[in-house]
Amino acid sequence: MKLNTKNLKAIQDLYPDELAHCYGCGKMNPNGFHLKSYMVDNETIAHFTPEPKYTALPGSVYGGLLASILDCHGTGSAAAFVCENENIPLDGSINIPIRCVTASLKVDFKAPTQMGVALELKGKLRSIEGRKIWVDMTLSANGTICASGEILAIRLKD
Ligand SMILES: CCCCC/C=C\C/C=C\C/C=C\C/C=C\CCCC(=O)SCCNC(=O)CCNC(=O)[C@H](O)C(C)(C)COP(=O)(O)OP(=O)(O)OC[C@H]1O[C@@H](n2cnc3c(N)ncnc32)[C@H](O)[C@@H]1OP(=O)(O)O
Repeated sequence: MKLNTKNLKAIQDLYPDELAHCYGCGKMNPNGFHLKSYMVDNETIAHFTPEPKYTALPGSVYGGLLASILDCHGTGSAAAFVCENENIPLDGSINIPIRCVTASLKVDFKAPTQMGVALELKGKLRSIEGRKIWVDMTLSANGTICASGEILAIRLKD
């Protein structure tokens, strides 16, 4: 599915500059992946097309790269779900005051991930308990779920 992002703001672009140097998703990191996740109808979605240098076996994507983008999609999703929970706008009118880091990340690799296509990552909120946010994720290529992930993200103190 092609996501029309014209009227949407990427969650990671709403982080304040001083918290936006992450290699996976920080807008302030010139060398990073710049993963961008969006909130659409109570789930988060991101697309990312790996460069061929991130090859595992010829034609398939290296699992460490997949874990990296799930990591950033997970922390971004966690921040966005907290914002929704607390009525903090995600429309770009403010930088969001919520930042989360990964305490735990589990990835199950279910099928080889085809190189050369846009991967689709989705995130759904499982629960929020105090500063702990659990998010369930999938990563698909051409409609096939190649990996699933679950993250425990911790909301940083102010
Ligand atoms: C990356 C820097 C991390 C340092 C954070 C400090 C400042 C950072 C400022 C800005 C960060 C900006 C950007 C981050 C960049 C990229 C994000 C992308 C994702 C990543 O690439 S990010 C890198 C990998 N990530 C880490 O580098 C984290 C290392 N770690 C820690 O910095 C601490 O460990 C922390 C902050 C996680 C918690 O520390 P804390 O002192 O704030 O809170 P505390 O320990 O009380 O945990 C609170 C509740 O979470 C439970 N809990 C904790 N860990 C658990 C686990 N593993 N399993 C099950 N439960 C767990 C406790 O049991 C408690 O539960 P309860 O409240 O029920 O008792």
